[in-house]
Amino acid sequence: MTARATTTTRARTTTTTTTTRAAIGRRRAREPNARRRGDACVRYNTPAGVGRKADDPLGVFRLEYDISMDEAHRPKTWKPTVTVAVSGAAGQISNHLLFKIASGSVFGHDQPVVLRLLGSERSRQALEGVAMELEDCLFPLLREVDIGIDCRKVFAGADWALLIGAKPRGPGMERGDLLEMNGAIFVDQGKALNEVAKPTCKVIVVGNPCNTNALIALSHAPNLDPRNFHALTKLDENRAKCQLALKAGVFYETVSNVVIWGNHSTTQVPDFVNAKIDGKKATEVITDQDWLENDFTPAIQTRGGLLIKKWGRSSAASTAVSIADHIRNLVNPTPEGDWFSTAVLSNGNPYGIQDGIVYSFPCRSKGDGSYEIVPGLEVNDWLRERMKKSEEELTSEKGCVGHLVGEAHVDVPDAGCPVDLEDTLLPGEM
Ligand SMILES: NC(=O)C1=CN([C@@H]2O[C@H](COP(=O)(O)OP(=O)(O)OC[C@H]3O[C@@H](n4cnc5c(N)ncnc54)[C@H](OP(=O)(O)O)[C@@H]3O)[C@@H](O)[C@H]2O)C=CC1
Ligand SMILES: O=C([O-])CC(=O)C(=O)O
Repeated sequence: MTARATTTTRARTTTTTTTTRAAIGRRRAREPNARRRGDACVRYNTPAGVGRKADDPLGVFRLEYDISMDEAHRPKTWKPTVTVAVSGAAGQISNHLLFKIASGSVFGHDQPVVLRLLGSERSRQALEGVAMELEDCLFPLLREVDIGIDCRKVFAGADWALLIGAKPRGPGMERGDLLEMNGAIFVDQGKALNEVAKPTCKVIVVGNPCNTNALIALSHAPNLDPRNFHALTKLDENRAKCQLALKAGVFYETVSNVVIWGNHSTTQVPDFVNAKIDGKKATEVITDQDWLENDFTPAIQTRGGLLIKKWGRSSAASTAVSIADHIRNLVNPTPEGDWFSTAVLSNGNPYGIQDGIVYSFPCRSKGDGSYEIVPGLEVNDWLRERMKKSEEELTSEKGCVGHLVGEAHVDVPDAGCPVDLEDTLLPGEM
């Protein structure tokens, strides 16, 4: 048995019986449902309930290890363990992201993590496969893997919640249909976070339409700080940096100060006005204004759609990398003078964007998971007009889901939500 297998732990789950190797061996003999995988001792509790305890914390199955060596033997330089809950954990993005997190490359090589993975009945087998692969990687920092289908159990005690799972838009589906369908998921997950996550939990919403899903989730989680809800626009920022670097003939790392304003949609505004290349204004390095306005801008706005056409599915690996980058942006201090993009609650922002929507801004962090919106960027007429359009789109989306965020539903045919949804959720259910 490897050292890591014996030290992997469920120590933080108080309801779980801890087991020694000998005890597991004895249990294997009496429980046909107990299986051996490699040297890690794992018990699967089937949905039918074989071997499941009444207090089974997650509802599908759980992994149990010998925890006796854990606290005493882990390096003293390690930080206290953080618990990261991930929805859509059996999906494509998660399949890349979870392994990065478990390796230590996201939260740091001195940061042990617990992964709590949310799936559904339909993804149960796949989720078991994900958990098995995570174990087989022997990541020392991965202290525990739990999987389940009840977000109230999976989100319990979460320090971070990465909300990736969402229904993808199908053929013939209106934007309003997607808003409505996924909105319902984020109502429930927001309520669950409110009930069981740590009040300091940082939430990153990836499932689309991510800005409005984040707004819905935070509306249902008054116990959490609304500023700690993010929607992912880091992928768009990375895409913009890449295209600016390619055009300028420089390496990506020399491109800084790129912000995406607004919605993670085709109205997003990739800002070349404030961007820098090798410390100079990007517009002084790339003097082709027509390219910046008419090639670069739409290319970034529509890159996700183009990728779907090429791949037959949406970007997964690059999205996972950008989620990792987003977390790193929050847990490391932002280099002096730079900023990063994240969509956050607009309340009190210094750019005149209306309050009450989740809008992407230039932000910086002290490295403690918090952030501030960077004031004072140049907003010329070209930017302002487009920023306004994205703001209007987000306002329309909010109107479509007004009944999900505690406000009136607004019929906005342009946003694809002409049907009256007012009575689908009663105020008492909010
Ligand atoms: N913000 C951004 O920059 C980007 C966002 N995205 C978005 O990320 C999301 C996930 O993408 P990806 O991992 O590729 O997608 P996948 O389809 O691979 O996985 C998504 C997961 O969502 C869950 N899901 C699907 N339908 C529902 C439903 N009706 N209710 C609850 N959960 C559901 C499923 O998990 P289960 O069955 O376990 O519930 C599924 O495994 C999508 O919404 C996509 O549009 C993608 C790229 C970039
Ligand atoms: O629409 C999608 O699922 C893809 C997406 O967000 C992107 O690639 O930016």
